[in-house]
Amino acid sequence: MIEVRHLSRHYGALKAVQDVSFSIDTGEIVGLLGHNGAGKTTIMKMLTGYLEPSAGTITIDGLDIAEQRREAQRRIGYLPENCPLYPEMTVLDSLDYQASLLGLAPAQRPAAIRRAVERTELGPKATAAIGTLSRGYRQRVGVAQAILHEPRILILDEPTNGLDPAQIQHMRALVRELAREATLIISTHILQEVEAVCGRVLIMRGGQLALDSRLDAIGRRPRLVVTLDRAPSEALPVLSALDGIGSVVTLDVDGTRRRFALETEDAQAAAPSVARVLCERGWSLHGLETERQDLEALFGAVTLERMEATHG
Ligand SMILES: Nc1ncnc2c1ncn2[C@@H]1O[C@H](COP(=O)(O)OP(=O)(O)OP(=O)(O)O)[C@@H](O)[C@H]1O
Repeated sequence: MIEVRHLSRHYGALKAVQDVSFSIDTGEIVGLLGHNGAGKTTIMKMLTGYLEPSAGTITIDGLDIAEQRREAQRRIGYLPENCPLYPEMTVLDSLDYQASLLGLAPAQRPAAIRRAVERTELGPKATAAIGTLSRGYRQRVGVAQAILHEPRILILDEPTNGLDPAQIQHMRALVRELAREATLIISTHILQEVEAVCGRVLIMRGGQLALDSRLDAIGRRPRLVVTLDRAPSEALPVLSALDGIGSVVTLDVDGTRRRFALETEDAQAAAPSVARVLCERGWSLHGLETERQDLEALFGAVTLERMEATHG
């Protein structure tokens, strides 16, 4: 269980993280999503006890990271962004070195290393020098290092960054496998990453938490999208007055055409009557479709809000 309360971190005048609160239950896989510079890495460094917050608290299984840092850190495995590794070391030597840094007793190390190598499928490269490995394998070494002490919480910063499609597939499979035994937080700016492996998403925007939602709650309510050659001032009152339609928003403009999104309980069921009413008014219907309010749409909306807030 991770509890984050009113967490902030400033770098001089820059507010990298501002008043962020969330809690994560045991066994969850949570995606921390946001554009570059949104504050993801800063949050992860604070969660892992490597960076002190300017304000706020973090507890890991009830341990306050400020007061019981070492004990809290023992429960956490961390794959930093661009995980630093010694290129001249072999995979096994690197894991042995990390095991010593983690404080594993010498007698425990061989079994811990064997298990980490098995789980990350590094066996064929165990005696290879890290400098000779592909980026995909180097990331696996980073993950193996992070799981040596069998942490109950794993924090992975951009685990698929720079990997090719086959390596990405492998890393996602590995993440799912790791999630069977640990709570996972994965930072990424790739939407598909979150959709592929996470059950919940936290979207960061300019240092603030813009959205905290389960993925199955996103997309539960599809919208009906209507394309018309009418101005919003003319279309909005008519669309809003339609039976069974809640709020209506203007999405975008393409020449003289505009797309409007209609909130409704059942978009598919509402489509025929919406088409009929609009045709009866003599309006040309250039498009009528149901749109899943998926993560991409949501992320776009959150980003747009930020741009509107920034640019007035
Ligand atoms: N040590 C530092 N000193 C000054 N500013 C920093 C420092 N580390 C991060 N920042 C700034 O804080 C903000 C948040 O950075 P952070 O690395 O947490 O974002 P991020 O969401 O992880 O981005 P990315 O996806 O690019 O890694 C950025 O504006 C960044 O430039």
